[in-house]
Amino acid sequence: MSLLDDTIAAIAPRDAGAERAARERLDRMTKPPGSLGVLEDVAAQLAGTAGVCPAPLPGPTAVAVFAGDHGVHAQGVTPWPQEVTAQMVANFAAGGAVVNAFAASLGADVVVVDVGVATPSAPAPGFLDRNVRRGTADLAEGPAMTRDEARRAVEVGIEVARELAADHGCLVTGDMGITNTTASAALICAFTGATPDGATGRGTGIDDPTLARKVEVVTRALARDRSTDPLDVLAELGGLEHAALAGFVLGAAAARVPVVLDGVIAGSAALVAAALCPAALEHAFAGHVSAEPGHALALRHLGLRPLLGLDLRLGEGTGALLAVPLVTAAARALADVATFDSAGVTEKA
Ligand SMILES: O=C(O)c1ccc[n+]([C@@H]2O[C@H](COP(=O)([O-])O)[C@@H](O)[C@H]2O)c1
Ligand SMILES: Cc1cc2nc[nH]c2cc1C
Repeated sequence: MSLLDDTIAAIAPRDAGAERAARERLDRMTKPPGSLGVLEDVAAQLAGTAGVCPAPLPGPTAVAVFAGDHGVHAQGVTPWPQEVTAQMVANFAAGGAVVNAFAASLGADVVVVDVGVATPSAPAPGFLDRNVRRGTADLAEGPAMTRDEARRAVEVGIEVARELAADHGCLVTGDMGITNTTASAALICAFTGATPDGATGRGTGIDDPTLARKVEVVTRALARDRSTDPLDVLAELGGLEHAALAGFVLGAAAARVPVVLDGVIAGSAALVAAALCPAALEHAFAGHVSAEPGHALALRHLGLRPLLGLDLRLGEGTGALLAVPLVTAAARALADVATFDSAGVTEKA
């Protein structure tokens, strides 16, 4: 069996007993039942993933930023030059990006993974060279990559999740790839049935003629015949970082470590993971909903409720990192808060 097959076979649903115990404890805690709203679902989910109530606090935290380039850049769907991907990889490794600032504010580790960048990066602490291919082919003209490349990139994500899960209790998705919102929109349309018009947005910020071109590119890619096998869809329309992110979600679920998803790139990759193994998404949180319209469509399809909505559209893992304190607070409340019995507080009549 391959690493991908082994990983899928190792993924189990959340533990219903631990989750029930968490719901019962949440109702006995010194607060009106249900008053922590969505955080009660977060606490119960953490217990279900850990298989024990209360769940251990979900830390330390690591964000993995998967980077890749895209042949569809040739279609003029983003104003940014492709070399910005490699330049930002160097910036992440040097600690100079927003993801580094947000990670520092949490004490989280940052790992940068070249899974598909067009130009190689110099070795640096926290940088992993796991390049599968130096950028995808143009998805407007034909398959973005081969099925074998897609599988290898998925397995990079699984391996990184496994390595990080050995000494981290909370994993966070990050991405970097100029043009990757085009591939994200195409994946979202393929997996959810959304229209290119509804799923395609302005990415880093594009004008109306560029947006019209982007919608046309996504429409053209979707018009090709393709198999419905999730790996084939990924190979046809996705990016190498999408593939690695799908693997990262699977790897975290197999290790029973909660994973917090970032924006539209992670959301579209999570659709691939869910198609390969629906139970994997039981261990995931949607950190936020981004301004890119396809993201909300992907989350709705996955049945994930975003913890934050701040109109972010940066990527890198930034929105997901901002949600980590909410996940930690939910876990700490479940573990620490007294019950009506233990605190001698009278329950409602
Ligand atoms: O996370 C998001 O939802 C998100 C939304 C818009 C843009 N981005 C980031 O912007 C880059 C892709 O934008 P674009 O316009 O070149 O497709 C890529 O590096 C992403 O991390 C990220
Ligand atoms: C500068 C820059 C930083 C980014 N971080 C994630 N995507 C990005 C896109 C650009 C263009």
